[in-house]
Amino acid sequence: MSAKIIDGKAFAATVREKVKSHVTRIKEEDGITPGLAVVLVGEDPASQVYVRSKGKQTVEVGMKSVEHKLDAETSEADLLALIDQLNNDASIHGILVQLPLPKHLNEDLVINSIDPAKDVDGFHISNVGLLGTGQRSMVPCTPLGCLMMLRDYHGSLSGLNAVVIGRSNIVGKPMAQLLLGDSCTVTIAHSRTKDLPEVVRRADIVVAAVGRPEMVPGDWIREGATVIDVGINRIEKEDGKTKLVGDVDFESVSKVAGAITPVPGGVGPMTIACLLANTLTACCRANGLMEPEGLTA
Ligand SMILES: Nc1nc(=O)c2c([nH]1)NC[C@@H]1CN(c3ccc(C(=O)N[C@@H](CCC(=O)O)C(=O)O)cc3)C=[N+]21
Repeated sequence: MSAKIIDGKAFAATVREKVKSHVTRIKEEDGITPGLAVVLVGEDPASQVYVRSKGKQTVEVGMKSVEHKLDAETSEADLLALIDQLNNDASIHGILVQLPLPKHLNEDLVINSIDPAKDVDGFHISNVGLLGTGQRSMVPCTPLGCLMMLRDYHGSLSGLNAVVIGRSNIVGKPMAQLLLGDSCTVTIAHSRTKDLPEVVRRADIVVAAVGRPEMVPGDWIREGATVIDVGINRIEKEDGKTKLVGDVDFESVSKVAGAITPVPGGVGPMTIACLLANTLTACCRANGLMEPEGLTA
C-alpha cells in the first residue's frame, strides 16, 4: 500500500483564498484592514527568511504587514515598550514575536505582555488556559493547521486514537488539546515514554513534533494510519548539499500509512496560512464583526 500524500501547500492556498475574500469584504463593507506586526530580535538567517515570506503572504491576502527588526542586544525594557506600543495600536490586530528569543530575554514574560486578543500565536497563558477549558481563544498556528488537514481528510475525528510525539508548548500540548476537543483518545508521548514504538503502533493518527530528523520509522506505524509530520529539519546530504526532512522517515512510513504530510510542502505552509487566518479572526473579534467560517478550531 502507498499512502495518500496530504498536500499542505495546496490546502494552505485554499485557506489563504478564504482569508483573502473575507478581508476584501470587510475592507469594502466595514472600512477595516486587518494588520499583523511581526517582531524579530537578532539576525538568525533562517528566521529572516521565514519572516520575509510571512510578510509577503500577509500583503497578498490584502492585510497590512509591519515588521520590527531589533538588534540582538535589544534590552527587555525596549522590547516590552514596543509590545506595549503595538498593543495600543488600533491598526494592529495580530502581534507575533518570533521565537526563540536571545537568551538574555525572558520569553514567558515577553509573550505574556502581548494583549491576549492580539496574540495570534496563541502562546499567552490566557489563551493556553482558554483552549484547555474549551473556551474561545487564539489557537496556535501549527496545531491549528494540522487539525484542519486531519478534519479535511477524516471528516470526523471522534473516537480515533491519536498519539502526539512531543510535549512542547508550541505544538505538542496544544495539538493534544485540539484533538481532545474533537473527541480523540489522546496520548502525549515524549523522550521518556516507555516502549514508544508500541505506543505509536496503537495510533490511528500520529503527529510527530520532536525536532529529530527522520526518527519515526515505518515499522512504528499501524497499517493505514494518518501521519502528520511537524518536523522541519535541515540536514546535510552525502554530496555536502542540505535538504529539509521531517521527524518521520518518509520513505518507509509512506509504505504503511494511509495518509501522510510531506516535508517540505505539508505542515509548514499551513502554519503561515493559519497565522493569516488568526490575524483575520482577531480583527473580526476586535471590531465585533462576524468571524470567518472554517478558519478557527
Ligand atoms: N512566534 C513564532 N511563531 C512561529 O510560528 C514560528 C516562530 N516563532 N519561530 C520559527 C518557527 C518556524 N516556523 C515555520 C513556519 C513555516 C515554515 C514553512 O513554510 N516551511 C516550508 C519550507 C521552507 C523552506 O524551504 O525552508 C515547508 O515546510 O514547506 C517553516 C517554519 C514558524 N515558527
